Amino acid sequence: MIKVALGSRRAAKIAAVRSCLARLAELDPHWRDAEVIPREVQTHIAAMPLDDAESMRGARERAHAVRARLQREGLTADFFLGLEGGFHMISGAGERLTLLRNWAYVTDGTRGSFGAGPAIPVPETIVTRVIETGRELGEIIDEITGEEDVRSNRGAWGVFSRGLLSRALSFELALIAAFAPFYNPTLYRSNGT
Ligand SMILES: O=P(O)(O)OP(=O)(O)OP(=O)(O)OC[C@H]1O[C@@H](n2cnc3c(O)ncnc32)[C@H](O)[C@@H]1O
Repeated sequence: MIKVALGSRRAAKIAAVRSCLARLAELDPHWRDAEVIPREVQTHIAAMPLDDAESMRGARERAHAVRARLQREGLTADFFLGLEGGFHMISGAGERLTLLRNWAYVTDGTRGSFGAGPAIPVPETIVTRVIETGRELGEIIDEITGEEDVRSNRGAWGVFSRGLLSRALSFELALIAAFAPFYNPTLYRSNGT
């Protein structure tokens, strides 16, 4: 049975891993009964990443941290995953945009691969509140919706898109992208043949 370790215990992230594995099982039934091992891990990046580079570092650090944590527990897994979300500011086509985007990093302990999910524009008022107060997006979304812990469920994604997207779906897409070299190894072999 394939074992997949995740560097988080956040419900939306665990749900994303399970949905991703169900999609990978469409290509190869070996993925169907994969075991997910979620563990909380510490990272050294900002609590609220403000660019893709920081989110990528966070995703990779989480994957390496969960591997180290399992080793301390005398356990191992076939794959180690890190998921991280944050803002990314970009200028293009004469516009300046702040986007929310999620990143995934997958490693088997030897090779590693990044993937990203979709990017959704962040409402200007919310950008200003996060940047000016230095607080996490999750707290601000809870204040705006009057709900608790939105980040564990539909997330800012669900709020911005009126439920058409969810935080879990965005992480699922990032994971499917990150896993590509592992479920399509011939194409991604380093000699490219
Ligand atoms: O328990 P962990 O795995 O740490 O999960 P997290 O929800 O804190 O998630 P991240 O560290 O990956 O995300 C960084 C911050 O970005 C915020 N964030 C990102 N995406 C969000 C979303 O869809 N909804 C609410 N907050 C979000 C939230 O405040 C997070 O603390």
